[in-house]
Amino acid sequence: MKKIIVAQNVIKTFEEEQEKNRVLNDVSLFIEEGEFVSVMGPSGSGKSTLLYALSGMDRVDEGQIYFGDMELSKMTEKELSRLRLTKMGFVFQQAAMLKNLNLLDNIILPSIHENKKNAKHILEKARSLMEQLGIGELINRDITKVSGGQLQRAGICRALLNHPQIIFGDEPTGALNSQSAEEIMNIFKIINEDGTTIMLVTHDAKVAARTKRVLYMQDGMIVAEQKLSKYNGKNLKERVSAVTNKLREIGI
Ligand SMILES: Nc1ncnc2c1ncn2[C@@H]1O[C@H](COP(=O)(O)OP(=O)(O)OP(=O)(O)O)[C@@H](O)[C@H]1O
Repeated sequence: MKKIIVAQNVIKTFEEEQEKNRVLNDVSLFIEEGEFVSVMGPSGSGKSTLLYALSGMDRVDEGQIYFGDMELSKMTEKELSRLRLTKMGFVFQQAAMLKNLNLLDNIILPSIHENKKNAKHILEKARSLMEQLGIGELINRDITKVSGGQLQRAGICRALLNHPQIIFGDEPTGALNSQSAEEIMNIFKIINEDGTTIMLVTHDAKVAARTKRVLYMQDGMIVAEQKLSKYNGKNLKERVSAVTNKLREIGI
């Protein structure tokens, strides 16, 4: 399988009050096209920093990160921003939305801003995605009048609008109740089965257990990885146990 992301010996240090904090400490990894990967680890282990580095949202101090054959450190901010908009989708814990726009306008805004000529096509695609994700009836809804789960579905529609090659999710279910979280994970499963690569950052074993490969992070390092058996809708408990056992085994 072709690799979509390769990171080699990545180091990232933050400096605060003259103290150096090495948050990514020689991280090497790859993600293959079509994979569904999660990164698990305790708070502060560097998961979000890794996601920002791999997606070119933040620069690293040492090492190389490739998206396909492009090395991120050789790209300008403008090129990186275009790469993110055209090839990547992002889902965060809480979808950042503008309160004075309805749900549909919030979904299409970034894409229309970038590609005004294609407004009609973008609008049609957004409506169809909203239907598929079960929020078709909320097109004109004020964003203050939807649930957390519905807002997150809208965030996923926005992330999917440009048909990205990869979706990055940073605790995408972190603000949801367990039923909405499960529904969102079901949506990610379908998106992945449609061919989109997904990388999620989480500290929730239940979320990691829905992915196919888990990378475990501790103190800025990938300390273990685990491939999970095929998810068949019934073996979640078994997979959660596999993840929690692994956490115990590596002592995090
Ligand atoms: N912009 C920044 N400036 C200074 N320090 C930072 C910055 N971003 C992150 N850090 C530090 O880097 C470390 C790792 O943070 P990061 O957010 O990557 O961890 P995490 O594993 O995602 O944690 P959580 O699960 O709590 O979100 C923490 O010690 C954090 O304080």
